[in-house]
Amino acid sequence: MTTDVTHETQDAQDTPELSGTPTANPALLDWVRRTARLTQPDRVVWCDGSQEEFDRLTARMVATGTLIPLNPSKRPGSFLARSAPGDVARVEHRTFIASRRREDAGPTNNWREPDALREELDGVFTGSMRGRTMYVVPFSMGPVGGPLSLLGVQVTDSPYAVVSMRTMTRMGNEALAAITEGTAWVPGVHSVGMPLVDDLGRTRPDVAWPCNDLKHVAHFPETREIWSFGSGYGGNALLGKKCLALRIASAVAREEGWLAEHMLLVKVTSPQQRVFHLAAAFPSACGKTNLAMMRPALPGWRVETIGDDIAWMRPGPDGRLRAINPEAGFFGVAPGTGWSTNPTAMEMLREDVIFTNVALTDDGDVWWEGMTEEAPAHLTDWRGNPWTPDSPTPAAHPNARFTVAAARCPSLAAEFDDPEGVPVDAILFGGRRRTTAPLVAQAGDWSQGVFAGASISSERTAAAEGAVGELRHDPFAMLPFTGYHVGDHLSHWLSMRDRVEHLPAVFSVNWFRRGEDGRFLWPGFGENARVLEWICGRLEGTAAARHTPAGLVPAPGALDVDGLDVSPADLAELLSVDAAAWLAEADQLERFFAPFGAKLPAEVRDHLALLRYRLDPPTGGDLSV
Ligand SMILES: Nc1nc2c(ncn2[C@@H]2O[C@H](COP(=O)(O)OP(=O)(O)OP(=O)(O)O)[C@@H](O)[C@H]2O)c(=O)[nH]1
Ligand SMILES: O=C([O-])CC(=O)C(=O)O
Ligand SMILES: [Mn+2]
Repeated sequence: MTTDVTHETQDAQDTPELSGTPTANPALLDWVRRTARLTQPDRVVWCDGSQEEFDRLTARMVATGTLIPLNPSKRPGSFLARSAPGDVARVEHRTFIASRRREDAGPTNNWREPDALREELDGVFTGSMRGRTMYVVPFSMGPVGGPLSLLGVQVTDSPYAVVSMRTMTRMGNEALAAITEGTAWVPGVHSVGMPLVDDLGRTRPDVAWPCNDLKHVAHFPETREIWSFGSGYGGNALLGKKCLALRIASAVAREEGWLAEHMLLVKVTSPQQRVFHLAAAFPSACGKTNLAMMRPALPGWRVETIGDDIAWMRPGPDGRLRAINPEAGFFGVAPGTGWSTNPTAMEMLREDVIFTNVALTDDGDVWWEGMTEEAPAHLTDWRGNPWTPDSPTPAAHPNARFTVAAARCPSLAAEFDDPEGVPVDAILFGGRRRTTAPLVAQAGDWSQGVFAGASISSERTAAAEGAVGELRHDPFAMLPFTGYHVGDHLSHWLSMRDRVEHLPAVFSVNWFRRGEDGRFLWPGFGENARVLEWICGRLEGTAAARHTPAGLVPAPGALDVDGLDVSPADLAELLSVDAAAWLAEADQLERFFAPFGAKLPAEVRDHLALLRYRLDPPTGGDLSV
């Protein structure tokens, strides 16, 4: 706070953000002025979302080394960004939920007392934008003005965040025009936390990827505010995404009776032209983008993309749960995306893409593990070092990402822009499990479905800091994203029963089961259409099922495996529910639920008891309960 006085005086005399501002909203102007006073940027620029603005910013970032333009004859309109090596993923241990009462954040969030956190943030943000430009980025999550949409404004000193927000949200003048006096909007302050001028007025040169070792990703759900410091990485820096559309929106949704979830959204059309809308929650880097863009291996089936990461679902006037994708682009995992796994994404990535932390080919194109079967003989890796197939480290960072507009997606559904959303017929829950979880199982009813969502566990991926491969519980794939108590989240899911007349059916899926030799038992990707076919058959009442303690699985012969290279033994394993493994699962779940205390819904506890009963019935017990 040392230089506050000087800067306040300067600000009062010369308030650049007030001259020629494109809004007259006093609350917005006041917030921008206060933020500029705190962070002390050299200048304030209001973003309009235009192509000219995008071109200007990308040209500047090319000049400063933040972006490397790719060869226009290979990848037109596209760029490569290389982050600092320590700024490659979400930072869950530095992600905070500040609520007045600790129990409102719950045992799975890092709780902070709001006043104390505010004071801490005031300290770190003081002067944090010195020598930089503060961009004001108005945006809408969901179609501007739509009944399911929310407005936000991010200020940021990162031009990378600005151009990414333009791709990922409806950003610019139209959103700003909607933020009139009295309209609700979520403010978000973002700084990479590397001022170019220090307290003594000494300047230092900029770097290609400015960031700070100390990071804060802070949320105030009660006052609906976001403060993010120290990182330029997407999940931490594009505040419309995880911060607003999941952590803040989940808290808003709980208050208002809807759901903000970590889910893909697709329209599935059967060969008989029957249309189904599915939402699916899988943890980070567990297959949402791939399923959302799937090219079905079964003839006659069609999957069209509505969303790949976030779904907002509200009870509609028609008694259905209606969902939108609040985003306008895709921030997807690059490694593993190839012509054989996700050809739709490969087409989508032909032009106008910002790649982050992938490898660069010698002819100015990009490459990552899984793009082609064979790696090029020579590359520049994500850190900027020479790389050959003999190198001990991967060429692309495992959490390397692409940022691309939804409009580029060849499988985009016409309903993508529908402000009213689509009616959800089925919800899928899944995780990355080498054992235990069957390929697919249907929950008996909504209540058992909520238990299935609450029970998701998955092997950790590179999308967040931490040990990759370790199994962790991730209820509703929302562990890092629910802005309130995880137990209240379960109760809220149960309460949808009272708000939605025609609830979606609920299924659990697992594409990642492995044999003892370590290979995947299920081919996945386009072949997952076979599972979708069974799911749609269940919705229509035509597909046969068999009871297991973990739910209804395809009856023998009910899953179409025609022409598939899966042995009968592997198939049996994929659809098996092993009592010993599931009893161990039940024990783990009980331990995971213990800290929820009184917030664990009794119904969820009952389902756990019922699961054990079914797995290990007292003599004469009825397995088909
Ligand atoms: N074996 C197998 N791997 C899959 C399948 N679907 C996706 N994957 C792999 O899962 C990884 C990431 O999947 P994505 O679809 O990008 O993950 P996401 O859920 O959209 O992740 P976030 O963007 O982090 O929320 C990639 O390495 C894929 O190759 C599948 O059906 N089978
Ligand atoms: O936000 C990110 O960094 C990417 C993402 O979708 C996730 O981690 O689930
Ligand atoms: Mn995600």
